[in-house]
Amino acid sequence: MIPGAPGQGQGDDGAMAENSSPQGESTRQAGDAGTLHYDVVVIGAGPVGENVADRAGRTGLSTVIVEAELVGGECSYWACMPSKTLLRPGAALAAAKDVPGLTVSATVDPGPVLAWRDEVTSGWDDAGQVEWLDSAGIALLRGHGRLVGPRRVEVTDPDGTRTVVEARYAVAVATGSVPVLPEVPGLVEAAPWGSREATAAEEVPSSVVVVGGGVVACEMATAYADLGAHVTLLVRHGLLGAAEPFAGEAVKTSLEELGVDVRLGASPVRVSRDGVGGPVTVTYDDGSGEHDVTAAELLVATGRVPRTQDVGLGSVGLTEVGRGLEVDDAMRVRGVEGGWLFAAGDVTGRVATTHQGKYQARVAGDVIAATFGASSEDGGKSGDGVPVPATDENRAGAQATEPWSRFAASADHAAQTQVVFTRPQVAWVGLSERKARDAGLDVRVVEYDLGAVAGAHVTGKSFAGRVSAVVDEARRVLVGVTFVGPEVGEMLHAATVAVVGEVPLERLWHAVPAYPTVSEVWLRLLETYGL
Ligand SMILES: Cc1cc2nc3c(=O)[nH]c(=O)nc-3n(C[C@H](O)[C@H](O)[C@H](O)COP(=O)(O)OP(=O)(O)OC[C@H]3O[C@@H](n4cnc5c(N)ncnc54)[C@H](O)[C@@H]3O)c2cc1C
Ligand SMILES: NC(=O)c1ccc[n+]([C@@H]2O[C@H](COP(=O)([O-])OP(=O)(O)OC[C@H]3O[C@@H](n4cnc5c(N)ncnc54)[C@H](O)[C@@H]3O)[C@@H](O)[C@H]2O)c1
Repeated sequence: MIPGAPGQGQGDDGAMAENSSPQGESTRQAGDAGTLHYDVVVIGAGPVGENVADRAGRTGLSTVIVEAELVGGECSYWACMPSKTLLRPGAALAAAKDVPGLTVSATVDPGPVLAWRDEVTSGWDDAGQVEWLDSAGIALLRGHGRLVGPRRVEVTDPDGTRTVVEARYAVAVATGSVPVLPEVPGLVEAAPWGSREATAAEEVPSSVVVVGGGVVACEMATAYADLGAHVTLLVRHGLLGAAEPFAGEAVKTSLEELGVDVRLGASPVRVSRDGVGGPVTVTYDDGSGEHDVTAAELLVATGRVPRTQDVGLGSVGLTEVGRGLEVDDAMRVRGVEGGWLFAAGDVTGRVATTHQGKYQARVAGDVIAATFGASSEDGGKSGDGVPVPATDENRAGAQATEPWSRFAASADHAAQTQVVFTRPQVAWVGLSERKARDAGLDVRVVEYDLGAVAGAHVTGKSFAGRVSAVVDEARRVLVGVTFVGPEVGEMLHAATVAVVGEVPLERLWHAVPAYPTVSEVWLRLLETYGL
């Protein structure tokens, strides 16, 4: 099974399969002029689209998903899964080297690492995820999906054949995002790597110049340094601009210790490549003048934008702009009459992580299931596996979209989480100090040295890190927590529970961390606060 998919099952291209309505009738008929009918149509079978379709179908609605490339999306094949596979060996080796008594002479061997990456991405074959779609009763149409009017989606398959799919109730757009290439003379001609090429590379180049200081740049600089490439990182501003400043500083220091040449304040001004496949030279300006850096490969990691182009937004009265599809907290697209159009994941511009997108997908799917599904009294599904039967109560709930109900993506505002798999890892939930102050909150920030707790001393000789907690003084609850340190991604969820639960500090005091775990830092934070 490819991790990232909700499950797996029997394969099917879905094109001629029939789905059953709650009443047991066929709801999918190949009509004249290639028109198909489903209750729900989802455009994009990334992790987000898969989850929308899964949840939406749970009250018995017939559901079809449209995918232009691979079922599983960016995350499974060119993003989360391959990148974390490339990063894991270096992290494991560093942890082993930090423990006294082990004779660790190992190095990261690129061949087996790339082979493991190929295994984790199933060799860029989506059969496992297609099987899961089939087992979940979700039909698949391969091709490019585009809205051609209210509740109508035209699918152009790889042969150019067009099929119109009419959605009886709802359409959800989950088309993800695309990388941005800055306008730098010579860049396009130099055929740089994007994140796809970096995560799917068949061999490790001797040297790589990475442009960007965000998550992709920091993770890939770490991975390629681990794999033996000489890496130069050209960063306009600081590293990891979305995180607390101390996080980017820690990652910069550790990258330099890994041998990465980090050049801050560096903006690329032109690029040239010496013939096809030859070395590439980036000329950058760092304020003191122009400088050149030459490497075997160039990776551009300068951000992503929601994929709203060529989705037919104009046909339903929306403007095709580079921004995300604006949604309410029930994930209904704003500005569309009738509440039938939904969007979730990267395409909304609200989030750019898989887990947060899947959360939105669960909300969208539950709203669709509760709003349009047949109630159990009317023959819809209920009982096991149907968390949101289409009862009157759930229909009303889906309409009201009360904050923190299952029909509202409230955590998008208060408790987004992110883990950056650099060394040290950076993990955060909720608001940074700056965002909290910008939101007008009266906050106090409490910090603690992660390396000073007993758990750190018994984990490794040079275990180091830092935690900062942003306390809303008016309510005495946490509104944001940031961790920097080894494997802190695994410590994040406790903070997420505290932020989402708005647990008062006085009650948090009674959550006793076990000794000697690194989580004992929670006790130290509260003591530092004054409890
Ligand atoms: C290098 C890298 C590493 C990352 N690592 C992590 C990580 O560790 N953890 C994390 O949480 N996030 C990570 N992310 C972010 C994560 O990949 C995205 O947030 C996630 O993939 C978004 O899911 P999605 O379903 O919205 O979009 P996508 O995964 O992009 O899926 C969209 C799908 O829609 C299809 N599609 C698009 N347009 C159409 C159309 N018109 N018709 C039919 N199909 C269409 C696409 O082919 C694609 O399969 C990473 C991103 C990158 C680039
Ligand atoms: N572990 C994870 O969760 C993970 C991993 C990778 C990516 N992602 C997601 O993917 C998204 C995209 O990542 P990303 O790193 O490409 O984007 P990003 O927005 O995180 O970083 C973009 C970087 O490029 C720089 N930049 C922008 N324009 C530039 C220009 N013209 N010249 C030089 N530098 C420029 C910015 O200053 C910034 O440092 C992120 O939002 C992230 O959430 C998540």
